Amino acid sequence: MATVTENPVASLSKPNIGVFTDPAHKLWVAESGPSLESIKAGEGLKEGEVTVGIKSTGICGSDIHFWHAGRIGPMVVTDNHILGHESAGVVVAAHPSVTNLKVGDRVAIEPDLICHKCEYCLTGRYNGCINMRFLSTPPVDGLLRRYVTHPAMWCHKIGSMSFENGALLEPLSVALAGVERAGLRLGDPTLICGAGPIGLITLLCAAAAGAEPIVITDIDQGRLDYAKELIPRVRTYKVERGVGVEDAASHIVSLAGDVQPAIALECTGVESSVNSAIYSVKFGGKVFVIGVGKPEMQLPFMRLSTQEIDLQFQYRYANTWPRAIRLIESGVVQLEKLVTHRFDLEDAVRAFETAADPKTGAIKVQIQSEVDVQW
Ligand SMILES: NC(=O)c1ccc[n+]([C@@H]2O[C@H](COP(=O)([O-])OP(=O)(O)OC[C@H]3O[C@@H](n4cnc5c(N)ncnc54)[C@H](O)[C@@H]3O)[C@@H](O)[C@H]2O)c1
Ligand SMILES: OC[C@H](O)C(O)[C@@H](O)CO
Ligand SMILES: [Zn+2]
Ligand SMILES: [Zn+2]
Repeated sequence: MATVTENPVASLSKPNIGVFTDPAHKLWVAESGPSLESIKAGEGLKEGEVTVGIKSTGICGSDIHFWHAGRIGPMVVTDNHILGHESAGVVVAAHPSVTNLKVGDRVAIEPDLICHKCEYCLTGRYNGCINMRFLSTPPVDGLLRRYVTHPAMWCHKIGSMSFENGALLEPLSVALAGVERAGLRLGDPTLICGAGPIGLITLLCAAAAGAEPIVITDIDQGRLDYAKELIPRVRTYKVERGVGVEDAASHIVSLAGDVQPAIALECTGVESSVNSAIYSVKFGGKVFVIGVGKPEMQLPFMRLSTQEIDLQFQYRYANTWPRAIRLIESGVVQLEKLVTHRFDLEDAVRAFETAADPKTGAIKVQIQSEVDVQW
């Protein structure tokens, strides 16, 4: 039971630590900023900012990528770099100018810092901000720390929702942005390519939105079994090496009861998977790509042309948190089962090794930190 203190920050005792990687692909846990001393001294908070004690953070495939490959396309790890952008926690300090949050509020963090001035910020499509600083994308440090300072306007109140679910609002936002811009409607035959966390969350959203039939693909039978556990009515297709993209498309259509998908939500970014989706969808259908992949790919141009197939893309999200919170709070979308492994912040290296090793069967690995604020 929390006790009421006049100065909640005074109750904090644990040092700030974070999870770092570097250009040599090392991964380690060490002291990081802002320091406990500066938080306790009330230093470092700018107008509109709060300090959040992070309770749960999910590991995203991009975190593994920055660690193992040191880059995602043009985003390159050039220095010691803190990972993590799927977090929820509790407000431990607030600048006096902050009116929407107070110490003790449970929040999920939207991990983007935008300029509020460019065309995309001003028209609500702020994921296109030309001055975007996305947390965990180098050179901007991420959220895998015990304490983080962040603008209060990008900390969304989560009420009594678990911190684990709060941290899942970020990948849910990716899926929601995709399903919304893809224009998925009740009864749309739908293909989902890839049953990783993004594909599985997209599956949950598509099912909640009334897609039927739904086929999901993967190369990993374990992940397909997981999809079936989540949504028993989903039909699963295991992609086998050596099977051509047009044959894979025929199998997918036949699994759907000889109905061609109206929409394919592509969640792998793998060229052959994108192409199978293009060969699966019906005349006038849409292939909506959420996965990210190689800088250049070969696509069946004339299939796209003669079938009037729309090819569309999603990059992150905008304005999704309030909607995502409603979906979790109401139980319309239930994500708890996705968290297969949990580790303490101090043990983050093992968490990353688990997330990176397919043999562990991990879907979403989360890292939890202790924050001893009392209010
Ligand atoms: N657009 C965005 O804003 C955004 C945001 C987050 C993630 N992503 C991207 O979305 C993709 C999915 O993310 P994730 O976290 O689920 O990754 P993940 O790697 O865990 O999942 C990808 C899944 O695709 C499967 N797969 C690989 N090759 C396949 C093939 N040929 N056919 C079918 N399935 C295949 C894998 O077995 C795996 O289960 C990644 O490319 C990720 O970088 C994009
Ligand atoms: O969830 C958000 C994604 O992981 C990021 O866009 C990342 O892929 C690149 O910065
Ligand atoms: Zn991510
Ligand atoms: Zn902007």
